[in-house]
Amino acid sequence: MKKALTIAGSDCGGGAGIQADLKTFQELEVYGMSVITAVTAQNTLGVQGVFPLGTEAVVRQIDSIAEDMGTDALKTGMLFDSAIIEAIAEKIKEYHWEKTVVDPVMIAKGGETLLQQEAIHALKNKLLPLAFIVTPNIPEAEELSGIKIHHFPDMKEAARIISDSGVRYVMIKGGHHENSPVSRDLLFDGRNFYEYTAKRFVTKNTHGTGCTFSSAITAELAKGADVFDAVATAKDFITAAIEDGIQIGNGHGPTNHWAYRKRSMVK
Ligand SMILES: Nc1ncnc2c1ncn2[C@@H]1O[C@H](COP(=O)(O)OP(=O)(O)OP(=O)(O)O)[C@@H](O)[C@H]1O
Ligand SMILES: Cc1ncc(COP(=O)(O)O)c(N)n1
Repeated sequence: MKKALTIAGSDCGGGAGIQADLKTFQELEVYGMSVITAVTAQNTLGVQGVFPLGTEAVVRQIDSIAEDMGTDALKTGMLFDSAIIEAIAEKIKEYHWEKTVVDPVMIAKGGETLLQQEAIHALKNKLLPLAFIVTPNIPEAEELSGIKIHHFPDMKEAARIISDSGVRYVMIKGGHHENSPVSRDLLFDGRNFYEYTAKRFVTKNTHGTGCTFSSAITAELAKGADVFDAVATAKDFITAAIEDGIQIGNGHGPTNHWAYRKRSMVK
């Protein structure tokens, strides 16, 4: 069985972070492993507390996995600060991990900080040069590129700038374009642009969409898919999960990780 690793924060509410990643790995039939960078107290209403674990705890978890089990692909999510990012970058180099998906998680839906401002430099200069693909949403792409994104052509310009960091593929997610009838994502391979478009659903149950999307890409890469097929499957997976979103809690409910497999069983 192929293996996938997530290095991210814990969301006790189960909709985002490590919990969303492991559910996605399971649904896409890869063996899931996790390295926790921070514990959050969180629910559908927002983030009530952030408790980082520190670099030693992160490094020891990575070593435990690498020295025994290894992984076929990995993703990073909430990394909290530059010390954790630098430690992870060293380990990715040491273990020659090539299929690294970086979801540059910065701010939660409710506006709470999940990545310290001082860490953005390390993310760009230490982690992105080692990454296979980076999956920013629009505000994250603005932060990484230094330009404002108002329209689709701006996404292309941002992708070009981010690509200069050395990352192989840049996938900018269009989920934050709320007045559009479609959710239109853009992949850039350093030369050409590829669009992934699906229906956009009007729903407040979108907690964990970014985490789920990047872990679906990771699972498919672990199984040997090329980047284009991995992104296409991840897009189908997240679209189904949003369409069948779950009404749990009083705020932004989670997506439904079971929806994609349920549909393929019905077909
Ligand atoms: N309402 C929606 N309907 C359909 N697809 C959506 C919707 N919102 C987001 N998506 C898709 O979900 C995926 C994740 O994108 P999004 O921009 O939401 O990530 P994110 O901002 O990192 O997540 P979050 O907003 O939860 O932090 C993308 O493929 C995006 O196009
Ligand atoms: C621990 C943790 N990690 C990431 C997110 C962002 O979630 P999303 O997938 O919605 O961008 C979150 N809210 N909590």
